[in-house]
Amino acid sequence: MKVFVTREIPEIGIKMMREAGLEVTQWLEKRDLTQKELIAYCLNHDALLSSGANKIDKIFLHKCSHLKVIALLSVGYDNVDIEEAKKLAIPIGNTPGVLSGATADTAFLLMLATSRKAFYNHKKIIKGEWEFFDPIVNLGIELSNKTIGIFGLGKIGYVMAKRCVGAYDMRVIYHNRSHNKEAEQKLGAKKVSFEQLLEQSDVLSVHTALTDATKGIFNKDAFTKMKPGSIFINTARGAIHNEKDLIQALENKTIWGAGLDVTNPEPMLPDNPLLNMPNVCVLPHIGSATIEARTAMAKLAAANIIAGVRGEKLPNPVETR
Ligand SMILES: NC(=O)C1=CN([C@@H]2O[C@H](COP(=O)(O)OP(=O)(O)OC[C@H]3O[C@@H](n4cnc5c(N)ncnc54)[C@H](O)[C@@H]3O)[C@@H](O)[C@H]2O)C=CC1
Ligand SMILES: O=C(O)C(=O)CO
Repeated sequence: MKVFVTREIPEIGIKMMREAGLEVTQWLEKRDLTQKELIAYCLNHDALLSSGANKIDKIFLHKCSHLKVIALLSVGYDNVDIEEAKKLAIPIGNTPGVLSGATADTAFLLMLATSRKAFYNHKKIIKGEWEFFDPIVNLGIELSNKTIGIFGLGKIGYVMAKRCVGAYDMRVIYHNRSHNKEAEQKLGAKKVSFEQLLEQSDVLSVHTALTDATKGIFNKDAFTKMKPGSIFINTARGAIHNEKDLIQALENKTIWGAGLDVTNPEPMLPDNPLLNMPNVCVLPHIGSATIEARTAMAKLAAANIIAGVRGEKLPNPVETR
């Protein structure tokens, strides 16, 4: 059995698959494969371990319906047509849980950095523009006892909420499709409507999947309902916010600041106005980029591949909720 891997991944994953008797081919170039290239490789393989933004759409799935399993090196699966994969009986696996701490840390980092204009001031030092102490310049906002609003209180959202309570005694409100009993009991979190989340959050952090329901949900209308002193954080997917509306909301001071690990498109172009705003911090989608998380993700993905090629139930099948 042959597995195609679309990126260099932590060696442990490759080792596990080879020890299970699989022949592994890795794409080592530092660019995403085109769909044509991906299909061509997959036609000669039995399984696909996909990292990055490769579109696993209807066209791909029909051309590669022989695949015994597709394992994603991510928890997000918005690049995959899950319904079509189900119809074709191709099992799809992902890597939930093991990256929740790392991704929540990134959201927390962005929240804190944005609240103190950290990236902007760092850039000024590099440009030789160190500003002398001025009592009314460069003022940030403090987070203690403020309200953190979580949009999508699943695995990552829960860890972010926990960090915010532990570090700053923040009050937690959340909007989710269902109640999160653990967050309610342990963190005193309160489930609110989407409108209330917008109106009451001092920091609003996005942790849902990108779906038809969440695409562009943070638009002009939503930003207008947020507090003027609030911070918008997105570590989920860039298409959940409308970038033009976000820029306008920041320029008009409808909201105070924004921290983004995800943009639309990725990569963000260097002339994007967001990159020059004092109250904005942007990272290049490094949410899960820790040694620990990526190692665990490689292990989960490899375990999904091994089970899939053997015709066994995947240990971590994508669960659409
Ligand atoms: N920046 C990065 O590197 C990373 C980004 N992510 C993104 O974070 C997302 C969340 O990951 P997890 O917390 O593991 O997923 P999860 O499935 O545990 O949590 C998502 C939560 O959002 C809720 N939800 C979904 N649609 C909703 C809607 N329309 N309205 C309200 N709530 C809704 C779900 O009920 C669930 O509780 C992933 O889908 C992925 O896109 C994940 C890992 C790393
Ligand atoms: O897991 C995901 O969904 C990511 O975006 C990268 O880890």
